[in-house]
Amino acid sequence: MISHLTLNLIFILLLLIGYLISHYKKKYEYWKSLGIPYVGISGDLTFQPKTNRNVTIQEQYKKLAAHPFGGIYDGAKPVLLIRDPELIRAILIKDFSHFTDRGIVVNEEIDPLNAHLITLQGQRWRNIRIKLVPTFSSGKLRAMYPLMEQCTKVLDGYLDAKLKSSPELEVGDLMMRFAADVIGVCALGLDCHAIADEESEFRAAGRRMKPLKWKFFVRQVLRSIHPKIIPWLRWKATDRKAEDFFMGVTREAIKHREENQDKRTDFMQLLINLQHEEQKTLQDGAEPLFTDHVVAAHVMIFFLAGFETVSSAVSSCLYELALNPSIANKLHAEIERVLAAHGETLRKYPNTGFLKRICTKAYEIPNSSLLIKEGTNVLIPTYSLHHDPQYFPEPEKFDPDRFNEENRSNIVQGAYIPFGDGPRKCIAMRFAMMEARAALASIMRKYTVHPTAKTQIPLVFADGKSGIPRPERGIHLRFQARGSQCQ
Ligand code: HEM
Repeated sequence: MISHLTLNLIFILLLLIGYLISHYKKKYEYWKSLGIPYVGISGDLTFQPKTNRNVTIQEQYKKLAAHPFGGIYDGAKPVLLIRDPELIRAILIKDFSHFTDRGIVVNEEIDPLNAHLITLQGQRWRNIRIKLVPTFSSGKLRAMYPLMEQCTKVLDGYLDAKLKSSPELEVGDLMMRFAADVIGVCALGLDCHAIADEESEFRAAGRRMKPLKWKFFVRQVLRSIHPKIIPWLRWKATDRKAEDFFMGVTREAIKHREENQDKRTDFMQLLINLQHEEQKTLQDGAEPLFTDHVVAAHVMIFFLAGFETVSSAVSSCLYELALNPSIANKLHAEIERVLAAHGETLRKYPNTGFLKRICTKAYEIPNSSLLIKEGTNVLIPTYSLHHDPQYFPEPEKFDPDRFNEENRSNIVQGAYIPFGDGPRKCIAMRFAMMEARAALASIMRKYTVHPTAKTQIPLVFADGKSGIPRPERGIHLRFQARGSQCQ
């Protein structure tokens, strides 16, 4: 006999299943109800656990090939995928006032260090962005160059010593350590010793910040049932140990500078000065902008944004040069071509495979009858555009000539956006380009690089959800000193 309790449980379960079916049915009818082309539940970005997110977006991009934009779903959330470069430029630049935010929801009480430029919204983002832009002014970049060069010398010494024992190495991790040293010394005034010390605390903290696949999936599913479940569960998005580490580093740096009357001109000092100025002028009852948490959140995001992006750009470029010796030879002959090779690498392997915006003010799509409602998520598929043969013929071919002086002006505006565009584009674009080129020039001046038995061809990217290309098995290359015989 089935007990009363079991019957009640079955009844509750059936009710729950009934609720979920009608809840999801309604959600997945959103784009259909607006009468715009869409890819339904089968293409939901969250429920494609086996593939890299850039590849999944590219599949939806191809399915919507006949349209300038179309609807897709991400964990049952409707997202408008924009395909047309002209419309992309309108959203990012001309009509920015309708799309000022990325729509990333942060609970500052639970995740205080997640409140930074990438996630902040509206007027608070604007106020902080204006104050932080001077970090990468031309004068500051000039002052940073000698520090960056110092890091390339450490890299050079490390390679010399390392390659004596074996000519092969995994460049992805090494480049992350190089980028950690550069961002540490240039922006934060910290010696991370990440190249010299493979187990440096900074490198470890960076590793801890990568979200675990299963956690990301469960969060997306819970969010698709109800957006308030996660704040209600008080589930942190950032790793507590990494958070404590960055909070500690910030407090120590501030204390050290105050005790030693150390007045540098880097990003860390800019943050400290902003905090001091604000404390002096803050009116009674007014909310401060630069709290300790906001300062630490920016130390953390500059460190994280600074080390994985640049390292990926440099290691992917070295990978292509190892596979294309004729291009590498030309590059050696004319180091200026580093610029073109770097541009082409950012096309083939954009560090951020897609851009996000949220509609912050209702928007009528030009030349269409669609009115995007406030709160609609918008996705700009950088990776798909960079791999679309319409804009880049033979997109899988590594061809730096696309970016030489003659051809660069033929690139369709809005179809090449490795750093985003408009008022929310990468704040550190010029710094990142300078750093990647310094590292490439320093390595290619002395070495030629070759694939090894361990090199994965073509590169396969891990099942990342962030859009950052992380090669599944790293990038293994053999280094050969220029002028020496091939072994
Ligand atoms: C090759 C290196 C890099 C690439 C390709 C890259 C790319 C990007 C992209 C695509 C965005 C989004 C832009 C948009 O939504 O329109 C972005 C934003 C951002 N990046 Fe970078 N980035 C790089 C390096 C860096 C570095 C070195 C830092 C810090 C030192 C940094 C800090 C930021 C910040 C703070 C934002 C948010 C800007 C805002 O919303 O106001 N990035 N980056």
